[in-house]
Amino acid sequence: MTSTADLLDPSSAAYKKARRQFYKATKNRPAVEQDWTPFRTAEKSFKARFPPPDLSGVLDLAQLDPSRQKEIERGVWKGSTEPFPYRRLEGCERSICVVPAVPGLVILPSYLSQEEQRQLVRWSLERQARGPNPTNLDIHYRVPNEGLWNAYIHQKTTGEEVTIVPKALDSDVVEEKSSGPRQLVDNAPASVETYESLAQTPKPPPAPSATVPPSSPSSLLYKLRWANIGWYYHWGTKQYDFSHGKGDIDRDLRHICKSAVEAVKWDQVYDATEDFDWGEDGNGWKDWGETYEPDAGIVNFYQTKDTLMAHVDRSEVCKTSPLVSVSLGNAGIFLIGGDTRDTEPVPILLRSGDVVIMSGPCRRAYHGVPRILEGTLPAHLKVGGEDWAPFAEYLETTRINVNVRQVFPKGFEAPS
Ligand SMILES: O=C(O)CCC(=O)C(=O)O
Ligand SMILES: [Fe+2]
Repeated sequence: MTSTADLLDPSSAAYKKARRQFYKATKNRPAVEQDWTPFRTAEKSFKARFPPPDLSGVLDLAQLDPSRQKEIERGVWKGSTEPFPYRRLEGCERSICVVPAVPGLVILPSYLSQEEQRQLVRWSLERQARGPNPTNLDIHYRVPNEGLWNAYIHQKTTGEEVTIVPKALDSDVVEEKSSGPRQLVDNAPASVETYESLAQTPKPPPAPSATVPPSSPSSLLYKLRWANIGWYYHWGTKQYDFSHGKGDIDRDLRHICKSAVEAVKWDQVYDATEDFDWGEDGNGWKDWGETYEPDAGIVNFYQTKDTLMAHVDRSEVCKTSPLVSVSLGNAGIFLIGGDTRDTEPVPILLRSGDVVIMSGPCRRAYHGVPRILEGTLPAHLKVGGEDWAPFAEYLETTRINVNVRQVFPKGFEAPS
């Protein structure tokens, strides 16, 4: 197998082969299209298999942490410790950084311990990616009650054949064959005023695909893409579906999010943005000690070729309260810009255990993940206790992101 180091070395045979293939495939195509926005141009450059992306402009704060040097060396991919201006908050117990170009963005590198990372990986697969929490696979398959991961482990340990059948086999409605590109849903930003109309928008269940074949847990595992946390998110309308009631937020996850928000000295984050209008979110950061309460989110599962395109998370009624995002497994490149795709985004290398908080002015900024960096799984996730082996094997090609939001102001009573 070709190693990451070979692919990054212009004198290696693997690099030269990739270059030949690239020139053949792109003979008449310009490297940058005229009509690409700055965000799109950045996405394209990090996504590219050839030339391998240049990470010298990517902020990589783990490099400042002496305990992570081995992890970085082994993973080969490296960013920079000074690609663009950023500032370290003073007097915090943890290393916490802000980027002046993206007000409200906070980075907490190495926030989770190795043990906390393993626990959160376990929780994501064993307990969150299963009923009653919807996952992307539930739309198309009758996933057993125990959830996909537990079915997979069951099959692995007993050798029993398990087949997961498509829902379309006994469903009255199936997905229509789509022609042309996927329809984009442009959802209205949520707010207290629009709550009523959001609640009344019909939210039909998504139709199962008529073409997916019966599959084994071990093959479906690599197609797991997301699991819902808390309030149910309806992908068809990009709105929360309040009719299902409020899903639980795991106690430990809530604690991680709340303690990350408490660890930040917000007066320093917001000292240069005094004139920001917090709108219906009142005093903003000054009240987060009392008002911040995570109530929804998503676990994203990425395989190394997956990407997450530029988007804004604007379905939450709370427009400014912290969104806490935890990275696990392989590293990824996170881009975050401004109100439109015309703002050039800053690239940040997120490694396992790093936490990012999007708050205030950048809570509705465009962001995305154009690249998962293959081969960057840290050693502490390759080995663990006795039953860690299946997690290690799955993580070898995976990045997990736990993305937690606040939909409603604390104490908000939905009008009935
Ligand atoms: O994977 C990430 O780091 C970001 C995920 C994200 O933006 C989302 O789930 O909305
Ligand atoms: Fe997002």
